[in-house]
Amino acid sequence: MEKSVIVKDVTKKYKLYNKNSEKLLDLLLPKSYGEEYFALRNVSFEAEKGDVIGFVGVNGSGKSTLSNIIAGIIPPTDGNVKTNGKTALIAVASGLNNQLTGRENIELKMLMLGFDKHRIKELEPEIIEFSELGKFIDQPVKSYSSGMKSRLGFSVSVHIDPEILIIDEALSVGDKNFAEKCLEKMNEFKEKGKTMFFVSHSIGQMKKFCQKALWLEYGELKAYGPMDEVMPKYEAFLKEYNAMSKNEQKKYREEQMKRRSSQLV
Ligand SMILES: Nc1ncnc2c1ncn2[C@@H]1O[C@H](COP(=O)(O)OP(=O)(O)OP(=O)(O)O)[C@@H](O)[C@H]1O
Repeated sequence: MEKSVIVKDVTKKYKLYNKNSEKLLDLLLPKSYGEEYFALRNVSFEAEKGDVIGFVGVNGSGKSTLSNIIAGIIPPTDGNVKTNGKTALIAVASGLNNQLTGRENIELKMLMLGFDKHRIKELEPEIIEFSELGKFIDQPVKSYSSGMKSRLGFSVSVHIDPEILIIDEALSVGDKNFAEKCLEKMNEFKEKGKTMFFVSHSIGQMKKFCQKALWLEYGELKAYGPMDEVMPKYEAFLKEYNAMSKNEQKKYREEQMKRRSSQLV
């Protein structure tokens, strides 16, 4: 099988500071201030062409960080990612420029992806129609609701026809009709054999749409494989987690936080 994405030993570290002044001091005296925090630690997996993979995990487990790294939006601290083809990420905070209008955002994004002006003018009407933004397309994006931003982001991303599409929670902010239209488009992509990553808290949607699942727990890869093998384990974990008292959940989270941090000072 042809490999589409290879993620090798990917780690993403952030620094947490107690005060703003610590951040400044850390710039002047690197490695002296702040606490290192692992958003992802040593994550490795491979996706084959045509795989549709759901990322699961509780809040803060690293799903968006991994999505952004695969899309090339943020670099890993260690490790590397190889992608075979054009990659697009659809996310709620989808990299739109708030000062520009919807139309200008379409043009900018496509120019950055190497489309020529002629092709942009050709695709623009289709993108605008799919987004259903009407005359808002010539208003600055800062005046859009999160659903409207998501419509624009989704429409641009599917029309640039990427080989690898990453959808991070983007369906949860739109209304039902638009979400259905998006799912239809995603099914078209699936039929064309594109590789897709899907982040959603809806287990039902995940099971319906994806054939593989990747479970992240506090930045570490807990399980990766066919949906019907990984999902029952994740659901059993969720059941146990949800049955814990508030205090037990707090203790559990603190324990996990300890595993992700390493004190530098
Ligand atoms: N820019 C940043 N600076 C510092 N910490 C960050 C940054 N971005 C993410 N993190 C931290 O990394 C961890 C993973 O975050 P991420 O957004 O990837 O999780 P997630 O699984 O997508 O969560 P959710 O389900 O809530 O969307 C979180 O603890 C988060 O606070």
